[in-house]
Amino acid sequence: MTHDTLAFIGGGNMARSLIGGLVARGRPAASIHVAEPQEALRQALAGDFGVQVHATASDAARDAGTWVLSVKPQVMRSVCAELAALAARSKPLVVSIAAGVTTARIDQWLGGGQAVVRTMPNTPSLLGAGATGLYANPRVTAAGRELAGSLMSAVSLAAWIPDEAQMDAVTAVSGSGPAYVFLLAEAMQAAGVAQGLDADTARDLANQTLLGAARMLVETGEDAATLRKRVTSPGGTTQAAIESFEANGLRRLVHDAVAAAARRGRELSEGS
Ligand SMILES: NC(=O)c1ccc[n+]([C@@H]2O[C@H](COP(=O)([O-])OP(=O)(O)OC[C@H]3O[C@@H](n4cnc5c(N)ncnc54)[C@H](O)[C@@H]3O)[C@@H](O)[C@H]2O)c1
Ligand code: PRO
Repeated sequence: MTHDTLAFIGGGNMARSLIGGLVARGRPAASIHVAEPQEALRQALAGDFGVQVHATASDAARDAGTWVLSVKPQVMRSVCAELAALAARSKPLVVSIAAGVTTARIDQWLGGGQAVVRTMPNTPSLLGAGATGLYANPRVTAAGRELAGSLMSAVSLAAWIPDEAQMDAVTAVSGSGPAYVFLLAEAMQAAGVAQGLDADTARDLANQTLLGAARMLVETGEDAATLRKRVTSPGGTTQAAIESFEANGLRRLVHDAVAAAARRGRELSEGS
């Protein structure tokens, strides 16, 4: 067994983004095994990326030194139960990507004594542009941290989080965050159409604007407020829009939405 072999347990949306990002960045597809009960998803993963696919978790995990648990939080307990005997024998590095499932729970469900890294990646990992928070339980060695960190760094910015309780905030900001941006894109496209643009033009202008603004945020080193002020001519069009956003409580809406996501993460922890 080697840490070079990875087993994804669950081959759904987030696993697909990580696998696609890893393979695109040079990880040999043959070193990636995926357990996925849905036949169509298995075929798609094998066809698109050349990874080894299996119908059961234990078949995928058997020869892998690192397991990436990528099932829904609600099925994590039964998946861990299925893998517990193998975990006791092979002592893998366990990397979970599940929202709201603590390292203590995963360790307990796997039978105890396991090195568990809880991570929260996001789907732009598919393009190597993800953002991931990571937290390691005390069983994880320096080599294990290095391994989990390099796995996520291959496809994303990787930020170690010192306090596991903060993982719910990470989930609420960056795990769920791409969906907030996609919602904004939908709204900007619809608003462009409402102002008379055809749908294709509205989509292209809105999407490229989001891409360009995101690149300015990460590439110029300037903070968001400074960049915003440079677009906002006094008495001009942007000021009219920003005043409308502020008057309608955009900041409070975002605050409340992120708080709701973090609260849901805590509920998942308590319910599991
Ligand atoms: N989608 C995201 O943007 C995102 C981001 C960060 C973290 N996550 C986390 O990733 C996990 C998966 O989310 P998703 O959105 O990819 O969900 P998903 O439903 O697309 O994928 C989960 C997959 O697990 C499979 N599965 C179910 N039982 C299984 C078993 N016993 N063995 C192996 N596979 C099994 C399902 O068939 C499904 O394809 C969740 O815990 C979620 O919190 C998701
Ligand atoms: N998708 C998962 C969810 O919605 C976790 C973060 C992104 O629960």
